[in-house]
Amino acid sequence: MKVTNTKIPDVKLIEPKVFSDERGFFLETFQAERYKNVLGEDVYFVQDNHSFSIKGVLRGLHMQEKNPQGKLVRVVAGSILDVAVDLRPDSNWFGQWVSAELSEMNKKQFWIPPGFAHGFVVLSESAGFEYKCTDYYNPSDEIAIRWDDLDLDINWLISNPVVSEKDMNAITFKEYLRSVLK
Ligand SMILES: Cc1cn([C@H]2C[C@H](O)[C@@H](COP(=O)(O)OP(=O)(O)O[C@H]3O[C@@H](C)C(=O)[C@@H](O)[C@H]3O)O2)c(=O)[nH]c1=O
Repeated sequence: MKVTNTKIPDVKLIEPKVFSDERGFFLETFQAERYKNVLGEDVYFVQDNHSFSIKGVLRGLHMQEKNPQGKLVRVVAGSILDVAVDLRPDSNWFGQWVSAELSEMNKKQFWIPPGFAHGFVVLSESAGFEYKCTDYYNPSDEIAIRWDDLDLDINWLISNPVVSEKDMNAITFKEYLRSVLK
């Protein structure tokens, strides 16, 4: 597999080795021994998720504050733009974001360590999205930051996305900063 550091080096783009033949293809999407060299020794996944969304759906930006989740994400159908915003207080890249296009065709994975807000938008007619998490879902610990925050200024590639009510009522990055500085 090929691993590329993004501008925020702890966020990695992983291209698993794909074995294609006349039947179709095969790839390993996780293998503990090999992935520990990329993600770090202490990364341990406890939950797998799968969501399906139609074109223009944007989910995010989400993170759990006290029990942050590292996420190894991939697309099983269609294509999306995946975005990670660095909210690790001690990071040199605090407040910066990176993105990657993940698709059924390119089979890329994105590794987003704990401490990042995460979101994605569906670019194709629909998309199936699967991800492994290093901590359990805990809705009382979850915060949502506005996808269209002016300070973060994320290039989502599309305008007027379909968002959930929770994401419509998300806080701004400035409000988030005020809440952590309290
Ligand atoms: C995320 C999640 C949701 N749910 C339930 C709660 C709710 O009734 C329904 C839909 O939840 P949400 O609207 O929060 O789903 P969604 O907007 O897809 O939330 C996800 O967005 C992406 C960007 C992430 O990074 C994920 O960590 C997660 O926050 O599923 C679980 O039971 N377990 C989970 O782990």
